[in-house]
Amino acid sequence: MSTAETIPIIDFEHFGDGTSPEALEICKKFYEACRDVGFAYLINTGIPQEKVDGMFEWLRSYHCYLMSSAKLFKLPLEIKKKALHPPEGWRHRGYSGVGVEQVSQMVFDTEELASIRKGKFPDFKESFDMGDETSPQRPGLENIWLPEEDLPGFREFALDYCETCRAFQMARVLPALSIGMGLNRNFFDEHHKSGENHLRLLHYPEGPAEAFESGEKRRIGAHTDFGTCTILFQDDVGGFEVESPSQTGVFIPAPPIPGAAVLNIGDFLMRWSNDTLKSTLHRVRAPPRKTSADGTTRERFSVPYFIVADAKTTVDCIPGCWGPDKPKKYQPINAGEYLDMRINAAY
Ligand SMILES: O=C(O)CCC(=O)C(=O)O
Ligand SMILES: [Fe+2]
Repeated sequence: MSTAETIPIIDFEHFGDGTSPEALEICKKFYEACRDVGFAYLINTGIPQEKVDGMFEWLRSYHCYLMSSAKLFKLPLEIKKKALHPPEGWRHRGYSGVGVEQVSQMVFDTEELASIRKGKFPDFKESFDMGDETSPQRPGLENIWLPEEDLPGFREFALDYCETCRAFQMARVLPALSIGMGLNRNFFDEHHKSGENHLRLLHYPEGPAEAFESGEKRRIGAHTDFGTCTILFQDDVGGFEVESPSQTGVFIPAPPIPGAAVLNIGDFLMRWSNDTLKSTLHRVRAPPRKTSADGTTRERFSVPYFIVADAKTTVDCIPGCWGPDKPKKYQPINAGEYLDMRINAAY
């Protein structure tokens, strides 16, 4: 099965306010993709391409014939460390250097986590994590910024980018999911009031191709996302893979499509829907070596925006998703506690 058949492309252009017959068709297709694959490419999201391109510009160095300036990940380590991520995993804000974080999938035992870290090389990536500041931040989750003079304008740009993604979430993503599931279009709104979403800026440095091929280095291990759903933009390097809907343990490429975001369902929607919607495993590998390559795997940048339910929310099976012939598969959980538990396991 080719990727094009496996991960549907959903066009939001004619979504409008979500009430027209065309909009209802979009909701239906979106829902089916989330149910059958857990992933969809989204086009015409309304997130301006200049903002997405601008976000990537902030991550790399900038060169033109008159000047060259270091952007976020190209700054010297001592500067990046001025915004260092706190030692507690759940306080997921600020800069984490290469090798600090190791993503795992539902392993919470301290000894087992330590042996995963010992046995394998941690994810070969560095990241900068931040949240929306339009509503009060959860104590302990306040943003950690670089001093303005070290990257002037970055904070303002990144916060505006978050707001743009949040507007897409509230106007289109959550209504389309609710309508597709046969719920009131505002069903999920009350659980996403405080905007505790999380923007993650990721840099996977370059390295010798053999190190990636032998498994000595890896980019990000297979995992599901913890929250409601994720909107991801990736650069043109490739390497992103999604577990096949029909074959457990088999991963298929989800290559970048210019202008498209990748949306995936996270654990909250899987639990809310009693497994009707899929929180699918995904990972990032080094892209296949090109014949002309000089033995170096290109660096890669990506920007996931995690839509998460408010920390106080109880995530429990939605009425209609369970009954005598379909018992509840999951116990109710507190959203904040679940997120903290999963993120703590990565640090
Ligand atoms: O880098 C990517 O493209 C995906 C990252 C990812 O899956 C994550 O951070 O949860
Ligand atoms: Fe992910």
